[in-house]
Amino acid sequence: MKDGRVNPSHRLEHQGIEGLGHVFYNQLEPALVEAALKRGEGTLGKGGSLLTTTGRHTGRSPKDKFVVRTPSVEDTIWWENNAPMTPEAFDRLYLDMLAHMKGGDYFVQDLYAGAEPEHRLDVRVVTELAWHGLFIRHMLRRPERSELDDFIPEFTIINCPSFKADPERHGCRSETVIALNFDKKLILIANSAYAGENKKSVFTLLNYILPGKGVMPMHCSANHAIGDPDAAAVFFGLSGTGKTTLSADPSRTLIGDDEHGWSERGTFNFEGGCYAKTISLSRDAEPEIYATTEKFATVIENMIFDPETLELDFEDASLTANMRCAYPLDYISNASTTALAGHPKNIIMLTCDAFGVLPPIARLTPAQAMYHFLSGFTSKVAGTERGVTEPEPTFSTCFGAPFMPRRPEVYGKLLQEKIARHGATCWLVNTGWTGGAYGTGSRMPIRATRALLTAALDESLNEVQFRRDPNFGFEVPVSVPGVADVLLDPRQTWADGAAYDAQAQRLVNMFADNFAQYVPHIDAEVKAAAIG
Ligand SMILES: Nc1ncnc2c1ncn2[C@@H]1O[C@H](COP(=O)(O)OP(=O)(O)O)[C@@H](O)[C@H]1O
Ligand SMILES: C=C(OP(=O)(O)O)C(=O)O
Ligand SMILES: [Mn+2]
Repeated sequence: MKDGRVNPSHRLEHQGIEGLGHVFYNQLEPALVEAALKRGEGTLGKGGSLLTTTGRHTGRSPKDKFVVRTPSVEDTIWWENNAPMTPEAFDRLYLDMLAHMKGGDYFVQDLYAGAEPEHRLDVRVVTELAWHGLFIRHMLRRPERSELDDFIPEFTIINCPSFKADPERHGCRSETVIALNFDKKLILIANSAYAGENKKSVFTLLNYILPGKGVMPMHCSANHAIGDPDAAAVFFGLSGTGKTTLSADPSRTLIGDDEHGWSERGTFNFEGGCYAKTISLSRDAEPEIYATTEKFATVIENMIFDPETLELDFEDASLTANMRCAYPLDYISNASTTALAGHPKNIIMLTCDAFGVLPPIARLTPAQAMYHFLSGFTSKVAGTERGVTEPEPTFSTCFGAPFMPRRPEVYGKLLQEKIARHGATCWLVNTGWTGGAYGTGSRMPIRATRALLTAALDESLNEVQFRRDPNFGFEVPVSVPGVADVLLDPRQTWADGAAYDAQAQRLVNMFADNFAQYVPHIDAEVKAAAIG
């Protein structure tokens, strides 16, 4: 059937969304690629990939994200971090958007978020762009075709990039808006074609819902030892810290690259696909991710290519440094088929330190891990958020403040309990600068980071000698096979030791200033782990 597959009584009309042109339900990848091409949304690339561009928005717009302030969420939302929208403004936005959408063709994908059936969220994503339908089909988890007949969406996302919001009328900040309404179970996205808004909206929903079920939602990638799902590792980190790159380790089984839950049973991916940055992606260093750029239906976003040969230019950042490719997990040969694993044995907190102060790896006590989780330090790298053009030091709690609807302590306590109960070992890994700060030093070599992670995960790192870092109090290995000793002690990588000490002191002060806000909410042990 040309409409695709849907239970007739679950069509959009039954949700009050009427008057659209043709609605294509749950189309498969070939039909979505064909539709995108026919509608002029993109170009067919090598291997049948889909080459698309997003126009002005090439990254997320965190300042344009709003939560509708209704009584049911009044006491649970962390309002200092989530901009409120009135229910009336949301209703106007919704009606105006529906009026705008009248007569237009739309694409609907009914998908699961969450590989663990008990904690799964059923979401319907309605998109103006066929390629957004393809994107979210890659990113989330696909019901069996027969399951679609019983699919009842719990939340619905409507993404209409051609609609421009009116700040006066809609209570928002600009023409771009991402509005979450937990009462109406609706998310509206307007005036941005950056595909990442779709997936990070679903993440925000789960970050709200899951803590209430005792499940810890995590902005992290995850993998496990080949053949041993009980030897799982998770890699927390803000954008650009290396979640996607480091989890796609050929010597381990990939569970997922960005969003996971930690339940009573273990680790599970929320998603079913990956969204990798492609800037300077190297065929040699990252063959698995590179290969996906030449596979059927991979969505390639904002990359420059040769119009004749379709050869991608991985170095041309003229559209954005945040160029991406989106593909289903099974395009990576060593990916898990279930996207499930046991309780994490190792928890890695990734940070990209542009000051060049933090060591490439440090072992954390559980209290130090909580301190770093609440701090969420990194340097934002150009691209993923609008207006960030060079590394900018930032503290983003839970390694994902833009996606956290609840207060940081909620996530902190859940994580703390789970770490204690399951005895996970925690590490801080700096994938940022070494040999000096940004501008003087250079980015940590990926092979060094990988060697250190391998040693941490195969537990050989626990055999080496550690020193205590005088500034941060955590333990740092002195010597690790396969990694130059000098790299392990950042002070030694700097030309001027006194300059390092001064920079380290500045960073310690930044940590201390930022952490003051959490002190009233933490226990004595975490207080004792605070620095500065
Ligand atoms: N030592 C390193 N570890 C991880 N990534 C690195 C390192 N050095 C450079 N990079 C680059 O940094 C980027 C990390 O981005 P990515 O893995 O997409 O992060 P995330 O998924 O956390 O947003 C990639 O472009 C990667 O090639
Ligand atoms: C898709 C995103 O995630 P990440 O950069 O962490 O891969 C994003 O932040 O828009
Ligand atoms: Mn990523």
